[in-house]
Amino acid sequence: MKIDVKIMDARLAAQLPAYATPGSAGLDLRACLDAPLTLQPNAWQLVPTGLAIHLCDPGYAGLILPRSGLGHKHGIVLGNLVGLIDSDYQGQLMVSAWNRSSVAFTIEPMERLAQLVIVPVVQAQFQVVQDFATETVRGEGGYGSTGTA
Ligand SMILES: O=c1ccn([C@H]2C[C@H](O)[C@@H](COP(=O)(O)OP(=O)(O)OP(=O)(O)O)O2)c(=O)[nH]1
Ligand SMILES: [Mg+2]
Repeated sequence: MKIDVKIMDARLAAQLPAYATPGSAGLDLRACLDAPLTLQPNAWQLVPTGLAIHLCDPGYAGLILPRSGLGHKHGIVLGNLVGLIDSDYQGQLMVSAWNRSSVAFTIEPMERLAQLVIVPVVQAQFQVVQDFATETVRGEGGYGSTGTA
């Protein structure tokens, strides 16, 4: 699949967006900062990535996810938990970097901060009904209704 991308930070010209390995699902997004950014415990800040994409087709969306290493080892995750990129969004991809740890963390300029995954999406058409056409085994049961073992 081909996606139009705008490079909004000259430093990315040497590091064009590319998947790290042939099997990578996520494309690493870099922190396009002018200077190191220290996030105090529980602080968060919007970080530009230097990239804008236009997915164009409503059958796709982008998800911005944390990088596992940063999240697990340093508590650097996302202020919005997951970023959703609409197919009609044409602005710069932004990462809400949140330090959920109890230790300050410094993000270095151009460090890989988060990752972008392109996923298929179904835009459903909703039809209002009084009752669903078929009754399922689960029915209205949820939230542990199948037991704990
Ligand atoms: O981590 C993120 C999340 C969103 N966006 C951009 C792309 C997305 O298409 C747009 C709007 O995001 P969303 O719909 O999640 O936010 P909202 O608060 O509902 O804003 P809006 O009223 O603009 O839809 O912001 C990012 O750059 N990074
Ligand atoms: Mg929205």
